Amino acid sequence: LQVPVVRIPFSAESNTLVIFQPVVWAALSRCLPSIPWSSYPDFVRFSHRNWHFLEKSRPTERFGPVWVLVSPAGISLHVADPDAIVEIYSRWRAFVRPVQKYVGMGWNSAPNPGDAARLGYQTPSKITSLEGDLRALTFNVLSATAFQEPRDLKSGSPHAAEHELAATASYRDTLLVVLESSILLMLIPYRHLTGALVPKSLARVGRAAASFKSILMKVVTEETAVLDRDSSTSGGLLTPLVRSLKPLLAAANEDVASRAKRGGLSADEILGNTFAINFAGHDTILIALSFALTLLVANPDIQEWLHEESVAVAEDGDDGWHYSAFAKLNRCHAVILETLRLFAPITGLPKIASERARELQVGDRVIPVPPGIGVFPVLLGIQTDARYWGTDPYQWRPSRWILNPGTTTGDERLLVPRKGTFFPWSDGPQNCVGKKLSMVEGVAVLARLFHRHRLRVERGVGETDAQARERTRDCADDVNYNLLLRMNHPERLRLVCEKRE
Ligand code: HEM
Repeated sequence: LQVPVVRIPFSAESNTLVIFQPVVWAALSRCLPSIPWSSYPDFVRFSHRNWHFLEKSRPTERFGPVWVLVSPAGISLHVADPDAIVEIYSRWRAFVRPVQKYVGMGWNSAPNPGDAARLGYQTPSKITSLEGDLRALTFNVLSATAFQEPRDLKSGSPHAAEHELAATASYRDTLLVVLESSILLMLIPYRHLTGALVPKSLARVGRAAASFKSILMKVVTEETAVLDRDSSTSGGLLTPLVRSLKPLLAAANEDVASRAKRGGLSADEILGNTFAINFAGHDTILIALSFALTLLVANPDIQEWLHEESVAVAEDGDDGWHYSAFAKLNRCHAVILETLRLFAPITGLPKIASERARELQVGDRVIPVPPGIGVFPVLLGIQTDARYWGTDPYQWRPSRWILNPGTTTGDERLLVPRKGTFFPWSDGPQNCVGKKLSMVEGVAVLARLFHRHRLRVERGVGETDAQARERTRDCADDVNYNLLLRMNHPERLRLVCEKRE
């Protein structure tokens, strides 16, 4: 290929490495605490599961915009050139996903900013677990917007109020168990989680999945009836899935092969999709918000900056938040975007070259691409490249996203980065279907939270405010990649949410 080559003795995906690596690295950093990351040899550094975060744009500086990583798992072309990355994402039939993923879905609904933030901190309080609170918040948003409650569980139904409340609570409990156990349910079909010999905790998951399926079938029947009357109904995230199921219901006796050919979905496949949506859409936004709030705690001046904007945008108090506010909250956008630039929850977006790939243009070179090799747009590498992000690309500085920074927030505009230099939701036709939802949710939470509140970290014994903030910043930087980029010890921070006077 005539490009720089880095060889590593293990594949980063190897199960042994996944299990032993954290232990080995913890032991290494205890025994050799003063050895800087950059002095380890390449074969050690690039074997680390989290090398994307630890290396940032350094591999591009050392090897150029295209280089190869060779491991026992295969050869992977790493690309850090914006135009080449745009080409990889747009030629999605040539550069395909390495695993058979979930079916693509339409997406056209987004929550009202108020809906999301109403679920946030109501009163000044100590936050025992930021992640726990954010999990509750993101679950509520997802269940309220994506998995809408069945019609007869909503208020206004002819059922008695008490029965209605109980039914709604059980629907939400069921959904919570199903969503929380989505990985388990992807591995073990729920049918195998019943029976006398199954441990209680697993049987609970099996029961919840079975009950969720029957609720789902009810929704499907109702949605199908509504779609029959009015096909323009937008509904929640399930509606596109139901649309896909509709022809299937019409041809109930059709065999599996011809159904697959036509592209319809079975109820089990829809159930599978709901797990995929949770996996793709729940933890990602939770992680993004968790990093954003932690970084805001470390930077109280940026909390003030957000507060200024939120006061300017809020028209008439707490109840005056409408979807139209979303476009005006540039600083809130900036905080989410800047967080995703440095702490993208998904740092690895690998593709495999198909027969159609053959070659890739990188700058003025044409690189031959043999079928079967991995092709890896280096997300964090390019999102921290000084050529596109200025002289302080490793620094979390939301104001870099604001054009015309002024005294009045109304004059500010949001930066649109050059194509191929910012893609935390991936790019091209196969990008994330939840991009808009996650932006609306993130912006809504920030605007509502900092409108009336401040967040701070509790000081440790003998610690100054500045030291406590530095500890907070270090906590955000202490991360690892376990399916997604996560903080290692978020529980070490005790946060306090205070109401402004
Ligand atoms: C900050 C938040 C989020 C980030 C950074 C993110 C990022 C991503 C990325 C990188 C992909 C992979 C695309 C590919 O394979 O090329 C993806 C796919 C996906 N995301 Fe998100 N996502 C976020 C939030 C959400 C939300 C809120 C939802 C839904 C409620 C969602 C649903 C999905 C789904 C269903 C897919 C698979 C799309 C397909 O297969 O066509 N994501 N996301």
